[in-house]
Amino acid sequence: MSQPFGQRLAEAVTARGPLCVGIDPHAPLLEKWGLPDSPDGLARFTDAVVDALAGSVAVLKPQLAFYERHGSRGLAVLEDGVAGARAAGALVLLDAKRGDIGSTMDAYADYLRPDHPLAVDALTVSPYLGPGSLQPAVDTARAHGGGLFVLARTSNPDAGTLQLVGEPSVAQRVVDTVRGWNAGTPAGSFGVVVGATLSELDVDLTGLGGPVLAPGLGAQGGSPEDLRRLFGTGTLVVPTVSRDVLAAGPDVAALRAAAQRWAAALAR
Ligand SMILES: O=C(O)c1cc(=O)[nH]c(=O)n1[C@@H]1O[C@H](COP(=O)(O)O)[C@@H](O)[C@H]1O
Repeated sequence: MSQPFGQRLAEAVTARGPLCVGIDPHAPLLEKWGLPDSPDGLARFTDAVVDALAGSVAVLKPQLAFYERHGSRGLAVLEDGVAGARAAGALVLLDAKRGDIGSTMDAYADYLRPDHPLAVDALTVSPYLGPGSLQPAVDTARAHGGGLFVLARTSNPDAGTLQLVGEPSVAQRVVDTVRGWNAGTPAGSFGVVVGATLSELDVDLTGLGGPVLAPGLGAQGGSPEDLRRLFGTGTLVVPTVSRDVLAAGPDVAALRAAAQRWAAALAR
């Protein structure tokens, strides 16, 4: 088994900084890069991003939907991209946002097994079916040194209509569940997703014991100042940016420079 994901993430953040870059090959972005909206365009896009960033950023986060929409050839592109990114030293967080009853969740969690054709380091998951539904993924992650990021307080404007219901809120119950999974581990492998777009932090992350993935930067309006305001220090925050870095392509040097600008702004 590889080292626990929490430990590998902590080491990667120490060596490379906390920035995660999302690989989101939207059709308009492919067009802007002068690429066709096809598996070939997808492959050239993915190769350029991996080439530019896998040797320097801590985490790359491909969004599965953009590959699935090209069918089996799209998934083949993703397999190559993920293998290339991991070989270059980046951790790969597959943004799949999966969640289902336990027996099906077990199959989704197979992405964390080293012998999966699309083996990754960590997975985003949805808790909508209840905390117990995610237990097979927790078990697989523990067995194979993988990580999970559970949607808790997402970056989209109306997320609170579901996530803030109840006392404690649904989001807080998600955070409390994940805290329980991390209990007793030195660098927890289980994280939550909390958007950088929140006007205030309305969940208590105290003692979470694992990382926070913070999307919503750049294109969705969140800034490094928002991250500092929301999270302060003491929480391992992994800020993730997609469009605001990817728009700099297709030039590899320009992509690197865009990621470096974000890394520098986050370090201030
Ligand atoms: O889990 C995620 O990554 C995620 C959670 C969330 O609350 N909000 C959110 O935008 N995301 C993802 O983060 C990426 C955001 O992309 P940009 O807005 O272009 O930086 C997309 O792939 C979203 O699917």
